[in-house]
Amino acid sequence: MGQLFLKKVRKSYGHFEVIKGVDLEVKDGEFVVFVGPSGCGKSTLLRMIAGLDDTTDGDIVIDGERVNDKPPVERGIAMVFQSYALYPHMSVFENIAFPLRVEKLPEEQIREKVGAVSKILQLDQRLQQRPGQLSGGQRQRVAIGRAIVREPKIFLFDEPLSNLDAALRADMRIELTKLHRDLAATMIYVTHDQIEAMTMADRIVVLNAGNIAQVGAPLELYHKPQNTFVAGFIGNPKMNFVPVTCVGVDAIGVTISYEGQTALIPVDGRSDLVGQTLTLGIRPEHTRLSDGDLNILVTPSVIERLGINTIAYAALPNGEPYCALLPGSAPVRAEQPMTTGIMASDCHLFDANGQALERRIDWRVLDLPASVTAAE
Ligand SMILES: Nc1ncnc2c1ncn2[C@@H]1O[C@H](COP(=O)(O)OP(=O)(O)OP(=O)(O)O)[C@@H](O)[C@H]1O
Repeated sequence: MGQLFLKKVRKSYGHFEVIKGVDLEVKDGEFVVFVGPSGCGKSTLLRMIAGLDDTTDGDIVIDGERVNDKPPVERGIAMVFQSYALYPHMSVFENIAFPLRVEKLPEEQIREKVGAVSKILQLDQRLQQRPGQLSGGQRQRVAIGRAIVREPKIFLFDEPLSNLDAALRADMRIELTKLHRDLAATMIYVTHDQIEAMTMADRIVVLNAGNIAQVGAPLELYHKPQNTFVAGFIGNPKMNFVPVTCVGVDAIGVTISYEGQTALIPVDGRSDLVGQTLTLGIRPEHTRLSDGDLNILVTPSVIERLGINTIAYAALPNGEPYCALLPGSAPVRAEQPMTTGIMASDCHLFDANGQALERRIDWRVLDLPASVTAAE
């Protein structure tokens, strides 16, 4: 078992409150990823779960037991750090075996367990080498091996791949996903990397200044962000925000006006919105050069051609950035006006407080091929 409850968890350094009352349940076997801007408290929360930082208030409960006062070794967790934290003078075998030696396990059991773990991580041919003789990816696998060998209830990862180059990161991401599937273990993972979060997580927790901004499946956050913070944080390039005026609300949706055009956005409205300035959210990948339900005229200042895509960076009349992700061969040039069409069904709409008006879409079926949807 590896179930975790955080109940109204708080952490202060002096008068500075870093974690401001977090409630979260992580189910047994779940892969949960913490994301958020630098300084929002991701590592602090992970270290509190590990017992490396104490908790100012609230309860940390692992498998039904409150562990606030338990030292890290008694919590049934293992943590993997960005820096690997290996012992340079010890062999790979001894590094992986280290926690078992601390537990004073018999030599035979140690050999058995290290052997099994090193096979899973494809380190069985390197057991006699020292960390200095390994690549970054191999070193990180040794660190993961040292965590696995303890058979913890919960694995905690603090940006474990951020020291690796892009290609190795991609390989390790796939290895970690397989490892999670094979071990069926509970994993909590902190990252800055959107791709890691979107591809590995069962659920993503988006943190903003010590509070949870939203918890949900990756595609739920992408298609139904609850506020402008999450909308702007999940997705790359980032969502565009366009100020619009609400001119009508009916059963079908909310009618907005922008620069003399109107469009009906299929979201749940409220009568008090009429006359207010709302924020229309449009992802760069939902812009195109043909006519849309709404057309936005901008002049890009920079064009990036990536081969598969072209990214045009522009600004709205209010000075806010506006970005279009277009096909690789898109006929756009820097300093030449372009009109981007957007479809109402792709749009997000946020009230004056930045809270999303509920979109009328089912995110679960949006990204499945028709045959899969029909079969369910
Ligand atoms: N020991 C400490 N004493 C005082 N303040 C601290 C301490 N550790 C962390 N903080 C502060 O707590 C806040 C959250 O830090 P934390 O490292 O958890 O953020 P993070 O989201 O993991 O950031 P990053 O993504 O940059 O690693 C920051 O403002 C940081 O300065």
